[in-house]
Amino acid sequence: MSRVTLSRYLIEQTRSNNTPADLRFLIEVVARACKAISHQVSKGALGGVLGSMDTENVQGEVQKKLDVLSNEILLEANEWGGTLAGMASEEMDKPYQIPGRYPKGAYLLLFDPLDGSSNIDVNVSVGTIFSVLRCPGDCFSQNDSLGEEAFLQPGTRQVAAGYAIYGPQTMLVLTLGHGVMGFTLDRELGSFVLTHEHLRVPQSTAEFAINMSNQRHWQAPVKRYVEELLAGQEGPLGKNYNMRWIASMVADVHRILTRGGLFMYPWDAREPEKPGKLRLMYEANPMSFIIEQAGGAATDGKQRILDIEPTSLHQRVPVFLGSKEEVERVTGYHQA
Ligand SMILES: O=P(O)(O)OC[C@H]1O[C@](O)(COP(=O)(O)O)[C@@H](O)[C@@H]1O
Ligand SMILES: [Mg+2]
Ligand SMILES: [Mg+2]
Repeated sequence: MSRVTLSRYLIEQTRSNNTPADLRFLIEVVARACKAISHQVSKGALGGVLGSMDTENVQGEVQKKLDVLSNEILLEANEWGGTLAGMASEEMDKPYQIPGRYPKGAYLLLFDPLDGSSNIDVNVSVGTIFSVLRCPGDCFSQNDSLGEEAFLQPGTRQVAAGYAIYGPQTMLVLTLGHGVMGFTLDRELGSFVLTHEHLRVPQSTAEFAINMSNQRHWQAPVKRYVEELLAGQEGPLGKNYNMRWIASMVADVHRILTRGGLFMYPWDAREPEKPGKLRLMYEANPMSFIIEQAGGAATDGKQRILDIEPTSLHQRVPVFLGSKEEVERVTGYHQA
C-alpha cells in the first residue's frame, strides 16, 4: 500500500474538500514544529530539557523548560509563514504579534505547546494541542497590534484542530472538519504517515478518566455519577467500569479516540473561583472539535463546549468529553 504522507493527504483534501492552500501550508508548518518538539522531548535528560524554569506563566504555574522551548519552536516556525494574523499560547499572557517584517495571513493559531507538563520529568506521554480560527474582519489591514478580542470566538468557528502526542510513537491527530485522521511519525522518512483514517469514538464505554484524589471537592452531580461508576454491576448502571488517569489530556483523549471512554475534569472546591483546570481556547475547544468530529460529545456539564462564547483568552472550563452515552448521562445529572 503506498504510504499517504500528511502532505499528500492535505493536497488531496484541497482537491476534495476545498481546503485552502494557506490552511494546508499552516498545518504542514505546525506538524514540522511538532516534529522538532518530539525530538527535544525524546532527548530527556541528555538534552538538558527536563526540570523547571524559575518563571511562572500567566496561569500562575511554574513553567517547565519544555513548556518554554516548545512555545518558542511553535512561534519561530509559524511567524514567517504568511498564513497568520496572530498566535495565542498557554505560555503567553497576550497574543503574539506577527513581526512587521513578515507577511500576515488570515488565520489565528492558538496552542498549548506542551500538554501534560507534570509528566515530562517522569517520562510519561505528553503532547501539543492546537486550534485554528479565522481572524474576523479584514486581517490584512491590521496594522496595529491584534487584540485578544480577535481570538474570542466560539469553538464552532474552528477551521482545524489537532494534537501531537509524544509517546511510544509520535502521532499527529487532525481534523479539518471532515472527520479525524491519525498520522504516525516515520522517523526514517521524516514524515507523518496516515495510519488511522476516520477515527471514531464508540457511543458507549466501560472506561472513565478522572483525578479521583479530588473526589471530596466535587459538586453533587459528579459525586453521584462517579459513585455509580464505582458501584459497577451491582449499581444503577449495571456494568463494571475500568478507570484510567494519565494526567496528560492529550494521552487520555487519544486513548478515548482509540477505544472509547469518558474524560472528566470538573469544577472542584480547591480553587472555587476557577470554573475548572483546563483552558477553553487551546485545550477544551480543539479537543471537543476532534471528539465531536469522531462521533463523541463534549460539554461543560451544562452546555456543548463548542457553543461557549469566550470572554477571556485563558478562561478555564469544566470538561466532560468522550463516548456520547456517558457524556449525556453525566450532563443530565447536572440538570437534575
Ligand atoms: O495533575 P492533574 O490535576 O491531574 O491535572 C492533569 C491535567 O492537567 C494538564 O496537565 C494541564 O495541561 P498543562 O500540562 O498543559 O498545564 C492536562 O494535560 C491534564 O489532563
Ligand atoms: Mg494542557
Ligand atoms: Mg501546557
